[in-house]
Amino acid sequence: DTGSAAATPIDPRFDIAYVTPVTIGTPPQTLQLDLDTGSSDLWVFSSHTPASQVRGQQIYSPDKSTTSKLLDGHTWSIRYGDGSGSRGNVYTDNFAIGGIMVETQAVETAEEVSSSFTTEDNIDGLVGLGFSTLNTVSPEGQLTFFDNAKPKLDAPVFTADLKYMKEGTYDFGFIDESKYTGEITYVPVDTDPGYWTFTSSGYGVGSGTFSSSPITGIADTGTSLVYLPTAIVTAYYRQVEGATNSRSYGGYVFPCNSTLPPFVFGIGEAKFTIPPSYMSYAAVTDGSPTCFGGLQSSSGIGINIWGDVALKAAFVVFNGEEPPTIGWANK
Ligand SMILES: Cc1c(C=O)c(-c2nnc3c4c(C[n+]5cc6c(C)n(C)c(C)c6c(Cl)n5)n(C)c(C)c4cnn23)c(C)n1C
Repeated sequence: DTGSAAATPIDPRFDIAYVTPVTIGTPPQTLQLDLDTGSSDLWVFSSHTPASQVRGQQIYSPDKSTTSKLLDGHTWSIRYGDGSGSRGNVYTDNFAIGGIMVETQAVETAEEVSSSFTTEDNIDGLVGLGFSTLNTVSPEGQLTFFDNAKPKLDAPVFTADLKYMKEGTYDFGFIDESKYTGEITYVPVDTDPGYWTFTSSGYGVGSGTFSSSPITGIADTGTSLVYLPTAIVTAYYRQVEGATNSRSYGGYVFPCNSTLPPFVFGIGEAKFTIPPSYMSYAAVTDGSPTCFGGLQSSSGIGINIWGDVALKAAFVVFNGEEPPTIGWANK
């Protein structure tokens, strides 16, 4: 099998996150989920989510599906890097993305979601596409959609073609040569503890010299920005007039009319350029002359994260062969 599905930015003004239509159950219930390579739980707003915590999201009602089965005694609870979280029970049911159907997918129904999920009415849940070792279901961990779908895919891969303020695509089971230029550069993936962890070959700021220093981090479609070591981040914002590391805004900000340099990162011998438009992430509040940077420091996080700001500058292949690798191509 092969399949394709849209990755649509949830906000027309700036790329906070991307959602993809999925179908769950019989008859199929359609929800818009955030495909997240930085986690491995597939959870949804559901008929079990308290009404006070639901604000416009689509919900999955297992009781309306003839193929749903409660996974008795199983629960899940997850906390994300931005402090948001959710928890609940587990069903298995038919689940499809882009026509790729998995009959007994573990679908985690939310009994509780944190406030940032309630306020984000464009996201009905997440599809974790990290490695199944990260799945939080207890007492038995469950497989991700990709792990379940892999045996029926023409090739054990999925690709991300995220775009700047435009609809992109996730493809499953094939590599669409029309979506990239030049060659795909593959690098090894360390699956411990369960992220798509790889090592970039270095970085450059604007037309400055390229620094060939290895940067180990995760490819995370579920994170909006790029989080790198402070030395790299300060080297970047040193080139931005009026940039400061704002305690109140929680990161590097600068006057929205400042000229930003592009940010270059290396994968093997290949170079990828994040254009200035992606690096000026968003006004700190609507209409403010102060903008929040798309590149922030990872010092408080513990890992480096190549989020959407970097991923949308490339065509990315998540290769699930043994051993897994990740491929990057320009587009
Ligand atoms: C260590 C880490 C992260 C690791 O991942 C991270 C982060 N960055 N985007 C997201 C996340 C998103 C994407 N996302 C980002 C958003 C931003 C920046 N804003 C203002 C809104 C309203 C957002 C929404 Cl609804 N959604 N989602 C849906 C989830 C569950 C996330 C969890 N963490 N997260 C941050 C901010 N930090 C510090």
